[in-house]
Amino acid sequence: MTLTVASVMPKVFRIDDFLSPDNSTRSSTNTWLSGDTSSLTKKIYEKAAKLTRIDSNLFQNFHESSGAQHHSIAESLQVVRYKKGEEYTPHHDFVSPSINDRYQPSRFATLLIYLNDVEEGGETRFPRAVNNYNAEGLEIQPKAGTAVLFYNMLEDGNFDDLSQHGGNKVLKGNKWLANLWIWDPVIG
Ligand SMILES: O=C(O)CCC(=O)C(=O)O
Ligand SMILES: [Fe+2]
Repeated sequence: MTLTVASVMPKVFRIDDFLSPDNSTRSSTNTWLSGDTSSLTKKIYEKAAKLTRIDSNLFQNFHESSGAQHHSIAESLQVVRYKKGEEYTPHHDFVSPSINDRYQPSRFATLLIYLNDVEEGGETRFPRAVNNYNAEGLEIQPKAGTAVLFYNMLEDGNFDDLSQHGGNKVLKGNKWLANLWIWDPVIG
């Protein structure tokens, strides 16, 4: 796996070869959805642990049911499909923890895995990303097998406002992706 820095503020990385071509063709996506869930998801969780250098034991004990359940530091994979004309307006992935929980756990990082090539549109956009050259934000083109890793929290434990992102409107074709949300490896 090769990690490319896409942005420093917020911290966004692109991994072009996250899934091998075999797993990232459209027919494999269909296979996955029709029930081959456990072997592929297992592999994705293992790769996520390797990529983030977080102990893979912390990713275990996930169960198969869908929905955003917090059962280890990793949530269940959320598979998303956008049809032509659909989008996800800019938002943050972190969730505000209960004020009564002194550990204030939240979504620490997001691993987003593109499952197909989008014919037109559907870029993942970070409108607040800044760099030396412009203030136009960052856009990442969806490509089958490519993953994007970004951090919703800063090193000091505060939320990173610059991690705001969204999915541009799909102009042609469909867009499939999987979200893997990773919680703080220390406090959960
Ligand atoms: O569609 C995208 O590229 C981003 C998806 C996203 O941000 C989310 O599902 O939370
Ligand atoms: Fe998001």
